Amino acid sequence: MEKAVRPEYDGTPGRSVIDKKGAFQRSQSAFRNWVTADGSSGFKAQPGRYHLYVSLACPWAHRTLILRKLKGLDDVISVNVVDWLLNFETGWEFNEKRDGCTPDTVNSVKYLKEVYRKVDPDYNKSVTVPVLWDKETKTIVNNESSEIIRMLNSEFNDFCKTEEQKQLDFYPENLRKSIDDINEWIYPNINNGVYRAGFARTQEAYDEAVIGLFDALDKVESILSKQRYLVGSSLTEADIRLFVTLVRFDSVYEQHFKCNKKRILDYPNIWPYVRDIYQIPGIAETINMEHIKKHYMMSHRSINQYGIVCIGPDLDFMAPHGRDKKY
Ligand SMILES: N[C@@H](CCC(=O)N[C@@H](CS)C(=O)NCC(=O)O)C(=O)O
Repeated sequence: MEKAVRPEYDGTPGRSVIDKKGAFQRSQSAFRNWVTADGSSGFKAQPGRYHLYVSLACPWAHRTLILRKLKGLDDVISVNVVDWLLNFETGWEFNEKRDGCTPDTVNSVKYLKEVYRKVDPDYNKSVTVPVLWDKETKTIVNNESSEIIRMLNSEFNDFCKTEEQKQLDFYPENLRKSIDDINEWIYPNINNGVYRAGFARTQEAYDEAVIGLFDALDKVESILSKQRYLVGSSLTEADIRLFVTLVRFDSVYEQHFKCNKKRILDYPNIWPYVRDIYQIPGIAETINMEHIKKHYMMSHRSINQYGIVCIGPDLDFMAPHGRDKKY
């Protein structure tokens, strides 16, 4: 099997790389257009028009799958799933022969980079998931998950399966400031913090990432000891953004990315909180632990040379969480 190694910094802007200090730097997303309900952006929300390219392993793509599911947009926005194995030379690939993966049913290509190059033949920045594709104008609308989830939250309300799903708002006006404040430290320290720890190539870069990560988890633990969710009594975008990292933590990040100061299982409030969200109808269907474990452990050969996938841990996400009665 070809060795997949993340590229060193070579001066190319817009690519995720290891910088000169041995620290992981995630790229900026390149496509930043918006789908709007009224079409004023040039991309009108319509059923059947938009398509998501995702990896079931990827936490950023996972956010979009959760929003699509909770808002009842399964029949409105189609999805293709790439192979869990990522070769950093060739990038994400479609391989329907693997369980849970699909071909590219929209553009019929073999590699995701070909989708990017349909839009920009000279594209040489990071080829990432998720990608929101417009079948009508045949272009990438957006490849930044934090923006795609906002569109799914508010712009497709005319097409949600049920009235209840239409009413669901994970970024309500009155909580926006609190949600933004939370996202601002959770993203660098936790969501991206696990990657910065795992891809560090110097002790210094690792130490900095892992200390920031566990300080932030302690802060989360303290918040969740007082209230059911991150900004109060209702589930918001901030919880969804954190959940996708927490659900992968003990199975992957704890050992594979050397984030082993504590497990999520060891936090008296965070662990029940993860189970609380896991048990929301629809969420479990968005999680594929086989894709998650195999992707990280078999793709990152620079940190797991032989691609051996760990057997454990056995986690009971369905154990009662009790947080509905406590708060
Ligand atoms: N900012 C992007 C980040 C997405 C991202 O980095 N996705 C990873 C998968 S977890 C990816 O596609 N990486 C491909 C690569 O680095 O070659 C977002 O949140 O949408």
